[in-house]
Amino acid sequence: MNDRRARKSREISKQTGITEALIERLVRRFYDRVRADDMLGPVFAERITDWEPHLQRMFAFWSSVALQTGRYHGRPMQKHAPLPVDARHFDRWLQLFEETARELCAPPAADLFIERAHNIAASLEMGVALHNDVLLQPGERLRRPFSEATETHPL
Ligand code: HEM
Repeated sequence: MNDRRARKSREISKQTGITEALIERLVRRFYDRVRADDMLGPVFAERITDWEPHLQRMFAFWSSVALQTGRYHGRPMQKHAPLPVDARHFDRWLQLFEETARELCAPPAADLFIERAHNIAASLEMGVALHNDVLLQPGERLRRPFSEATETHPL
């Protein structure tokens, strides 16, 4: 990490209490819940058998998003666009994430994680919609089955 980036990360960490160790605790606890969840568990189980590499990627992702460390290099949109999910899955994901963040983090840290998660979830939901030829209007949510698009792109 260059000096400027490292200074910025330290500053955010000082302001919010977010550390790499906190990110690791949050991510591990969150995915324990995701895996046990009736709606989300099966979507992940279909695609992830070896969880440790996924968790390591998620530590790097949240380190980049929350601490601006630049540790994550990936393309989340490509991974999410083809998933068989809609607004209900994103809402459930956010609900579990929010519960976990509130439980483990002080308010400045929880607020930052939750705000970022909402923004990224909205953009991923837009990506899933576009992948299915559905163009969401601002504030509109993705509901399956789609009206016309569903005829040509069944789940
Ligand atoms: C409907 C809700 C979601 C579901 C069902 C879901 C599911 C998944 C699955 C199955 C993978 C593994 C993909 C693969 O390796 O083939 C994955 C990866 C990932 N997810 Fe999600 N996800 C959801 C929402 C989110 C949100 C809201 C975020 C960010 C705030 C996120 C961030 C990521 C990241 C960073 C990866 C790693 C991508 C990579 O670099 O390989 N996901 N997700």
